[in-house]
Amino acid sequence: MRWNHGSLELLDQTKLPTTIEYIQCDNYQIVAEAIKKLEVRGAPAIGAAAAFGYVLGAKQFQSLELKNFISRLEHVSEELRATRPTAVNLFWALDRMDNLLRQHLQKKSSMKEIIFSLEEEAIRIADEDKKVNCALSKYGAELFKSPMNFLTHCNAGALATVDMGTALGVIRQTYADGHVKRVFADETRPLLQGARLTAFELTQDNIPVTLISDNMAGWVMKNKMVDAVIVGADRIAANGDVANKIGTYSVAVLAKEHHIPFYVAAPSSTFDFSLDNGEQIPIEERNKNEVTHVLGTQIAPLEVDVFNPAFDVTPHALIAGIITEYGVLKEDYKKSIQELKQKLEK
Ligand SMILES: CSC[C@@H](O)[C@@H](O)C(=O)COP(=O)(O)O
Repeated sequence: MRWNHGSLELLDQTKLPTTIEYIQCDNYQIVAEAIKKLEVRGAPAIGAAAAFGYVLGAKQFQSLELKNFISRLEHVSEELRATRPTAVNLFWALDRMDNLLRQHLQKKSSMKEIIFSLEEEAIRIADEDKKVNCALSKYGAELFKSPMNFLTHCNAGALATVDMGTALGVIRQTYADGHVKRVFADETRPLLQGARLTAFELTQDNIPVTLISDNMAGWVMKNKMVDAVIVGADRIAANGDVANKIGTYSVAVLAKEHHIPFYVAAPSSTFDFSLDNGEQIPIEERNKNEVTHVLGTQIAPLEVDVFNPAFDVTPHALIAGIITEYGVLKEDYKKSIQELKQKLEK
């Protein structure tokens, strides 16, 4: 994503890999729609996009009286929050924007100062994401000191973040260190983020990648073709349970059965310290069309009943480590996540 003097440019991820098309967001409504439609997707990316959406909203209403400006901006924040429920980075970024606004109101800052400062904060959120991903990628790469075959699910790459990626960031760094033999990318039904986006990113970077359909993961593991699994996350509870793209849980169970370490890579902004465990994570359910159709082509009777959860929760007991910008967290997750929280509060 690119912020160009008051306009947010998003690469339309629904069109990849066949078409490279950018969406110009000149108002917050376009950003909200882009998040809902998954034109921008991936937990850190939607957090940063929402922060820029907030700035666009502030600019749209700057001609109003301060009281009306504030109430419109509260509405902007609510609308952006209502776009997707699971990735906590969205709420984390909007909390930062709301808190900053509150501080300015206490200080009785001028409208100009408020808008300038909100824009700075959104830029900071985006810049921090790049740095954080580089840091966690380095920690992750230290885990893999000999040439490895990886498997990943969904897309936790540069497209899902501001840059570099989380799970793919670790893979990129490990590849740069000479320790990636091959990456197996699950296609990731229903919306094919693995086939369309992960396969795209890795081929662009010349990292050896083999695309498999989701139901092949077990067989690939059984045939000793995978040494480690690494995925991203949308929300991590205080006990280390991880919500990520639907299908992640199945991959984690398969990895356990085949004695393959299963890692999660995520920035600290993906932790929800307020939730004791993964059962409390809200799981988005999406339109049935996503399952009855593939890329617009109908593959099932339209009247069939469909269940379409966009995410699942992997219990912490299946996770070998959670790679963050502060290092790799391991069991006891409750303790290591509590320590992370304290570090962030300092
Ligand atoms: C670094 S992105 C991590 C997660 O957000 C990613 O794995 C994922 O599940 C994205 O889901 P999506 O529905 O495509 O937004």
